[in-house]
Amino acid sequence: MTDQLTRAGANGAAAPTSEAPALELRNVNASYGTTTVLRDVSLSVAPGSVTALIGPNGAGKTTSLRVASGLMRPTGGQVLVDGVDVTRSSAARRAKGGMCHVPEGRGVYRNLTVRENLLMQATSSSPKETIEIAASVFPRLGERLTQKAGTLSGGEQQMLALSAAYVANPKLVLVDEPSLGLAPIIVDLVFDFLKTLREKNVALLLVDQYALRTLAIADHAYVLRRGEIAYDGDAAGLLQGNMFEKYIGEGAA
Ligand SMILES: Nc1ncnc2c1ncn2[C@@H]1O[C@H](COP(=O)(O)OP(=O)(O)OP(=O)(O)O)[C@@H](O)[C@H]1O
Repeated sequence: MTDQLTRAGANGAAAPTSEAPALELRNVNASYGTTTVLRDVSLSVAPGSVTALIGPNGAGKTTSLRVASGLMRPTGGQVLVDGVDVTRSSAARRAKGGMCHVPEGRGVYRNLTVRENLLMQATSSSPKETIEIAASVFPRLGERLTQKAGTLSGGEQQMLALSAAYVANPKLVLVDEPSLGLAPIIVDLVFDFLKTLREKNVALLLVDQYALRTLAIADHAYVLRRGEIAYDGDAAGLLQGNMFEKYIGEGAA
């Protein structure tokens, strides 16, 4: 990650090592008011790997991503990026350090054009390069550069939100329900994009309702139930025997 996070290490936290996970939640607790929704959650994402976070509605998946990206402070435990404790770092600082959180619900600036949205997301100083990169992964965006993001279809807005995970050149990407509410053909595009990220060796923590498709591209998986980790193991392990039915349920396929 950038020198900002490295400096956090120099401020007393453990020094980063090349062996360290790209992301680690260590014994995290989180609450909304007096309601505790995460209990002693520990998970990690290895560098360049895809980790699935699966669980029923209300299990705490979105909350886990919000804690990871700094949008929410845990009431206990730690968040580490590349082995550096960032629990007290702001979301903006974590983003500058190479973390990209694509939240549920299409995080785009509706009154800005597609081009303006892309340039806001980008780290490249070359607008031409940014636009070319985005258009290469989502050609449809390249055809709509001057259109206001708020007037894009739901699928196009999701493509625009996801393109941040590419043009910002992050090392670590957290994606929350990217296929929610999309037509099947657009869901295919979304998963193709996630596979592209995987090929780029980005560390990816993925929450998605399509458990089977999510597990198919994941190396490691966690199942959250009522705010606690119920499964921690190989993604492939959840597809063996009756493991899927046991941990996820047939209806979630
Ligand atoms: N802002 C909030 N205030 C109070 N409770 C909240 C808030 N956001 C979430 N919760 C509660 O926290 C619990 C975990 O929610 P979270 O959104 O993290 O679950 P999830 O696994 O992502 O669910 P889903 O699959 O339905 O999106 C739920 O019981 C939810 O009602």
